[in-house]
Amino acid sequence: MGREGGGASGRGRCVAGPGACRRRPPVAGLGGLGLWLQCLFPQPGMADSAQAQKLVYLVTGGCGFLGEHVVRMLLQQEPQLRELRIFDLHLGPWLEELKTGPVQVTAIQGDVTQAHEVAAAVAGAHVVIHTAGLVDVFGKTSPETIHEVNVQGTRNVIEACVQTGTRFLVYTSSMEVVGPNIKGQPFYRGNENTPYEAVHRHPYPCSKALAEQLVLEANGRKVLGGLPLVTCALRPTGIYGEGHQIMRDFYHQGLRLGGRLFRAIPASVEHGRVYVGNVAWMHVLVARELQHRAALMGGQVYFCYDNSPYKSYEDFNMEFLGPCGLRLVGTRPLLPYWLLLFLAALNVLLQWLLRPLLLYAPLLNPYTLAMANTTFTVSTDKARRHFGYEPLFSWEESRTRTIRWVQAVEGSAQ
Ligand SMILES: NC(=O)C1=CN([C@@H]2O[C@H](COP(=O)(O)OP(=O)(O)OC[C@H]3O[C@@H](n4cnc5c(N)ncnc54)[C@H](O)[C@@H]3O)[C@@H](O)[C@H]2O)C=CC1
Ligand SMILES: CC(C)CCC[C@@H](C)[C@H]1CC[C@H]2[C@@H]3[C@H](O)CC4=CC(=O)CC[C@]4(C)[C@H]3CC[C@]12C
Repeated sequence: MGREGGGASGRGRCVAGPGACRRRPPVAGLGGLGLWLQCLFPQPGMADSAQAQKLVYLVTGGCGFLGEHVVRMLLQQEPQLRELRIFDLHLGPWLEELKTGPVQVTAIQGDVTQAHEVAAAVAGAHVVIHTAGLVDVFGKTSPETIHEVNVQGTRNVIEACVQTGTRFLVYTSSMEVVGPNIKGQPFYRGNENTPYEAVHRHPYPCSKALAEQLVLEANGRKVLGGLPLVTCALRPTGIYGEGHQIMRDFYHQGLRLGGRLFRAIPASVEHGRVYVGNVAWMHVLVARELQHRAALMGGQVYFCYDNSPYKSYEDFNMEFLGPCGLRLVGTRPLLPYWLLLFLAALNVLLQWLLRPLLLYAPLLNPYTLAMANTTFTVSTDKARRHFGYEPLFSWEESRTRTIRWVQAVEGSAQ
């Protein structure tokens, strides 16, 4: 099989100021021949079920929305796990409950922007799953901080792998590396090879694009001990599920408005969503298979997908908020787009004026409005073809679990 690349995984540009970046296609690999050779001559240090080798995994950002699900999924689904290290700026109290099982769980409070802290956490790990990042499209942090965490932090993780001899690195990238772009061009049920002009201005997608580029280009670098580093990047679309703060914000907003939410986005705009449990499962599976299919998977990007339906952002949320008693008012946006744009710009002004006093970071700003109003959906099976991924949770299970979470967390059981 020839290597896949180019298209949506091809060139992308950030037209921000100093941080302008240009992504190049992933480093070419050996293709199918390399896979065949590896089957004949497996490299030492690769996980091998015959050796019953027990592995050390490190999850950065392991206390975040996605990270926690990855941690729990590893403990449930990874038989080779001997030690699980959880590296995060903010450790959660729930970690204590994980320390009673057969796997050694090591909680490490640390900062990915601090290279020495990252190196200490990575040393001795066989696999690193790097989910830590600042997911900020609401103006909560500065562009510099977003870059420092998402780009420099990723650079520190890569260098730690090289310096300490860790060979397998999975990076949690994002759909935003591709789009929607600054021209608002739709990406309709595209895949990893769909041609699309990935041009960004916002600090968050710029940082994710730069970090992904660093990870893919690091594939094949020699690590301590002389063996090659094997990397890949996963691109989730909008993740939903237990622990999704934005879903919680929408619910609270609806409660404040008497059980109603008012449509702001046309129902015709499709927005890709994927259940957090399936994203976590894809991380676990890709981390496992990367050790056996390095030639095929190394340097590759994979969209995260499942059988969640294609809907507008608001209609999709109502799949969960409706059963919790909320109603979406309007079959089309109640306010004209120009007024929403004005309100979004007003929010930016208010955020700037209030910053010395408090953090004002509403959901509506020019970037989120543009995101929500631009179709971006994926339709691909590359993860299935490359490493046998199938969603672990059906749409019905994903929906039920999310509804139960909203009901339980908000005490809104009907
Ligand atoms: N939430 C979503 O819809 C999507 C998220 N992603 C990516 O998934 C990853 C996880 O995102 P979420 O779980 O939604 O975010 P989150 O904010 O819930 O989790 C991020 C975690 O990283 C940690 N972190 C932040 N800065 C750190 C630092 N300097 N050092 C160490 N840890 C640090 C945070 O404490 C947090 O636990 C991110 O890389 C994000 O870009 C990608 C696509 C969609
Ligand atoms: C007009 C409304 C007030 C807009 C509300 C919806 C927005 C808050 C969300 C619409 C699209 C979301 C983003 C999208 O799912 C892609 C993302 C990928 C990531 O890597 C992180 C999260 C996000 C930027 C996500 C954030 C919320 C939206 C902007």
